Amino acid sequence: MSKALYWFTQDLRLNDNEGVKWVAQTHKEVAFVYVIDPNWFAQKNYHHLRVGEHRWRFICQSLIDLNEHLSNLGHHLQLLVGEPSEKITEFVKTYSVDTLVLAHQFGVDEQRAVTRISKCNRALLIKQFNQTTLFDNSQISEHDIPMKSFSTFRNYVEKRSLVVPVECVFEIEISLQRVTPILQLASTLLKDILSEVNDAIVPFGGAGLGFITGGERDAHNHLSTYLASYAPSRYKNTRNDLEGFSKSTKLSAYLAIGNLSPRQVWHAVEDYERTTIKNDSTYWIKFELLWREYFQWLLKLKGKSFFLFKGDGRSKPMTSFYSQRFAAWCAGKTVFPLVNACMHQLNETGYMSNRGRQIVASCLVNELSVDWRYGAAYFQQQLIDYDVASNWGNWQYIAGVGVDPRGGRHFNIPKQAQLYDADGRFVKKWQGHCHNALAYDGVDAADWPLQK
Ligand SMILES: Cc1cc2nc3c(=O)[nH]c(=O)nc-3n(C[C@H](O)[C@H](O)[C@H](O)COP(=O)(O)OP(=O)(O)OC[C@H]3O[C@@H](n4cnc5c(N)ncnc54)[C@H](O)[C@@H]3O)c2cc1C
Repeated sequence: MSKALYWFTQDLRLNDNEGVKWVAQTHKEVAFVYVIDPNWFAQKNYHHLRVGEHRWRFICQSLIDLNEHLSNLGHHLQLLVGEPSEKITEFVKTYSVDTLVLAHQFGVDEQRAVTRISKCNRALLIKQFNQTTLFDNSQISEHDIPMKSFSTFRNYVEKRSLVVPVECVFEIEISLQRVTPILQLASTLLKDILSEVNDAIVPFGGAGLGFITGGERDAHNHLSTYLASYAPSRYKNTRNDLEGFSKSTKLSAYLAIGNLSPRQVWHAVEDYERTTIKNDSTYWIKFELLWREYFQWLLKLKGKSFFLFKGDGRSKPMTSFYSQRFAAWCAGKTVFPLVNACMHQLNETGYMSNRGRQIVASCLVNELSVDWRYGAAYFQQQLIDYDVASNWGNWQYIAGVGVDPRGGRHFNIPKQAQLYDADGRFVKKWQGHCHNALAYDGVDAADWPLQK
């Protein structure tokens, strides 16, 4: 085989990247590309963007870092802008590429794009590698793991001692020297294209607070700093706190974009257990990685129903779309100070703690009776760590439309405030007390706006 195209998607890294290793071992020439789809920035997802400002900043940082890494090895990252299947097909035809390599992605749109590419390029070999999950396709299908609930999944994995494959190790430098770039481009081109994209199609100017920086290097720095501390040994007691950088791992954004693989994190935690301390907290970090894993495979299994109003349920939830309630929730102007504070934190930083996410999601569905999909879409736009499986899976779980037979989750907001913000410091910091909070309904029974 001669010419390969490596399409980076949710695996913006070179280490623990089986696809890159395989290309380097099997091909003579390679091009590395990333596709920016202008549709990300159109308000087509329940009136929201698919990629918002926090995540876009994080993606750009990751692309620049990856390009620098590749440039040091005699290659570069090329940006294509347009509908992904069209852009990849065009590239394949223009440069007579025989093999397309990418990470296996479980999102419905992502799978459709690969199917379209395959239909348009019958002779093209498409190789996909499991590098966004802990387990391989073969492990999951061979064991036929039960997915009825997270507990059945976790029990199966733990009882059968399913082994998380070791990191894929290879000498990146030596491997990439064996292959030549299909195209020679200036390494500065990537930054030029990013700034053109920013001018032409990105609808926001600001970049939000730099809560963390994207890129493989920063991801490894963050992981090793975290694991050099005692924070992991206290994780179980602190992970639900609403605020505090070391209270939880803060690895989600790196995992979502693939600056780190879940396998790297899993094995790093096991190293910590061997060398520093092994306790309930270190187990619990792996437990949470299994939650992530569960949602990934559940999305693969469920496909489109992951996004349906009634999900897996028999009947539709008793919620609807109330524009004013939803707008108040998004802007953090509800009558619930704790919810407002969490939403202000999300809007400003792109991050919210897991407990915060559960509380605001429960509020939208249970207190405000709003269709959960609008909340999921707003999170998709705002979260720096948006991940299709974790986001839509958690929302389904809280709305009670997922596979879990126990129904939804309703959080008692005053009780949560008492438990997690007894001194009111979090609400004060994020200005949760809202003097112009919108009442539940801005319309009367006949749908006419209420006069103030
Ligand atoms: C409504 C809702 C939406 C969410 N949307 C996302 C999302 O888009 N992307 C995302 O990565 N997480 C999402 N989560 C899960 C969770 O809130 C975040 O992963 C977590 O808060 C990230 O912070 P951390 O890295 O410090 O997590 P930690 O507590 O340190 O957990 C370690 C890792 O485990 C994984 N993880 C932890 N909790 C969960 C969970 N409940 N479900 C799936 N994976 C988990 C994450 O990869 C995380 O980085 C959502 C949760 C809720 C309730």
